[in-house]
Amino acid sequence: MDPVIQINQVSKSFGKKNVLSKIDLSIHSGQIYGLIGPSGSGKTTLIKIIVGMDSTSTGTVHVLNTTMPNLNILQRIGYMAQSDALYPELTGEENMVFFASLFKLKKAELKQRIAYAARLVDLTSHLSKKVGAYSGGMKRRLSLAIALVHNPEILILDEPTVGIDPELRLSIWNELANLKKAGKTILVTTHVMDEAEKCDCLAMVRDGEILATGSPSELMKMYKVNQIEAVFLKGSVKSSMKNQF
Ligand SMILES: Nc1ncnc2c1ncn2[C@@H]1O[C@H](COP(=O)(O)OP(=O)(O)OP(=O)(O)O)[C@@H](O)[C@H]1O
Repeated sequence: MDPVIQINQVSKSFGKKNVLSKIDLSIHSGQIYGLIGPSGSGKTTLIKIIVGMDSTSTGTVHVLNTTMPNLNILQRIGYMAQSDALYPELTGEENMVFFASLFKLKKAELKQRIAYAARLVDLTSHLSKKVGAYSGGMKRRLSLAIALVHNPEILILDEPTVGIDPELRLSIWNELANLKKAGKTILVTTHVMDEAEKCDCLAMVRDGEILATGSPSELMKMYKVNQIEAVFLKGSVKSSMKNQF
């Protein structure tokens, strides 16, 4: 089966600054795929290119066999950005209705999807409050609910659990596992190592390059360590680890 997300030789520069260099990545249906790497390594830039919010300098991105950027494919992607883009003057529910209205949902389905997504992130009892009065964690949770509301086939989540307490984080990851079982493909960036361990496959990003890819256990074997945090730290050491593998 063709990969759901296929990235070929993608490079990106901002002015003279080279942020991504010749990235190749294949993400298959039903995978939870994690991007890990130090701050500033290029994870968000790569994600923005995948969803079509940014262009490549060179190289191509295909999502569901379609060259990106492509507006029609956005119907099939749930994207949660690193910073919340919400309307503070609207309530949580109004925000969800607004974003859901960008997609073709029937009224009954919309109601049911909003209820499901709000329940998932534990915001049901806060839906009638204005978002301006939400805490940072509540805003993250609402952004996640919005990414899910139109029942997309692909979820692309940029640090989805920042500012969310451990209990809710666990329940969100349990739900991501359920979504995966239901056949969804999930791409996630994280700095949280126990989340990285829950991914089927990880790509270690460093200085705009992919140092290594593999399952968490493959990466631990590759780096000869027994914790994924040690993989992350080894990958963060500024040396050309890439040459060693
Ligand atoms: N629009 C832009 N103009 C210029 N430089 C940019 C722009 N967007 C990102 N960068 C630079 O690209 C590099 C990669 O940034 P990016 O946000 O992709 O990293 P990241 O791995 O997602 O970091 P973090 O984990 O902190 O979110 C950084 O040096 C950043 O300053």
